[in-house]
Amino acid sequence: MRTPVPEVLLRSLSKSFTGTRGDRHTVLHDVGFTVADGEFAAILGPSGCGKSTTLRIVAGLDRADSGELLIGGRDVSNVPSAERGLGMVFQNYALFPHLSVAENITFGLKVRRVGKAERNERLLEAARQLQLEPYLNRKPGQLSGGQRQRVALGRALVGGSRLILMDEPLSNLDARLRADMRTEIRELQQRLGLTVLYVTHDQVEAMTMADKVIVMREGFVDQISAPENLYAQPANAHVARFIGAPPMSVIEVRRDRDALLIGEDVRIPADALLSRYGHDLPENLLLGIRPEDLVPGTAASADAFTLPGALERQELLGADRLATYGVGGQRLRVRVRAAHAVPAQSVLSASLEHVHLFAAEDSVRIPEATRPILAQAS
Ligand SMILES: Nc1ncnc2c1ncn2[C@@H]1O[C@H](COP(=O)(O)OP(=O)(O)OP(=O)(O)O)[C@@H](O)[C@H]1O
Repeated sequence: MRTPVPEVLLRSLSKSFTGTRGDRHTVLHDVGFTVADGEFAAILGPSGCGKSTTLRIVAGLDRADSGELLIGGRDVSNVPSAERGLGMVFQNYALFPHLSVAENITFGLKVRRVGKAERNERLLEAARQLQLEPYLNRKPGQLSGGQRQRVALGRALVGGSRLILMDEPLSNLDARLRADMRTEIRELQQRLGLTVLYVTHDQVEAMTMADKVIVMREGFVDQISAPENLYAQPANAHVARFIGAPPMSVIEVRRDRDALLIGEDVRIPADALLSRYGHDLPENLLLGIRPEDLVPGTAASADAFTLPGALERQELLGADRLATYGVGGQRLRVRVRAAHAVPAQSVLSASLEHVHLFAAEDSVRIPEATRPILAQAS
């Protein structure tokens, strides 16, 4: 069977800008990923990591210094933006305030000299899909933020493109509306079979909407993965510290034979944990546990990793309580139900499968051996 051609393919894209003092700084290093036909892919990362630059290159608003960019299997590096067959939605909507909703939606069609009858037909189709029919004669200033957002989407859809690029489209909306629009955009994407490349710094948006998340940091791609896997198996400690609310606690530990040392004084027997890995574990490690995977008290199961903690503070997050415990001068967070009291001094336990190890040197995740070493020996 032939593998389908990805709708969007980026390979080894690099980009640098010249600074005010004439110095070059590289903002994209070897960026590569694909977006399949009908897939919702989110580029996620902190401010300045290169998300918008990547999107602008795909859109044709900017050019990469090197690398390949294919849309629908065709090299589009030299194809102008308007001929790339894509629609765009930006944070500030870029609506014309003096034009009506209908005129805003059909503006691009008019520029492209699409006839009036066809313009109307496409307008009504987009308005129906986005439930904008009652507002077609209003001006953008007479609409709510969510409605304006839908007009911007309508303008992207009306051109007939099935590939839509979105750059932080929800960041101007309040929290409640943002949550509604997340669902709305995802439903629309699925209903119309759109291919979406979506830029956001908000992990909740990426995790709830996307089929695939591309995590970026300082111009590099850290991980490309389905949301569940990003959460369960972060590729490095940076992703681990970025994903989750609150994110994974990551502490520095040193391996000493069958034990782990935390700070100067804390020595934790860890043979059960370490036996899950090969014998060539580095000495300096980062150990990560998600707050929701760590509980105060000794776990009922023998299959657990335990360490002593001293309560430093706690906060109530509505349904849950978030406690910070100190161990060997570092901090681990514990998330329990609000009704749960957290003791001042406690053993903290996590099941072994929820303990993540990364190499301290490069932060990269250390994979577990396929089976525990002890089991392999038998
Ligand atoms: N035209 C430009 N000239 C010089 N530097 C630029 C230009 N455009 C972007 N940069 C720099 O490139 C880096 C990446 O910017 P980019 O806008 O892609 O980041 P981002 O991840 O989208 O951030 P944000 O979420 O804040 O929009 C930043 O350091 C930015 O200052």
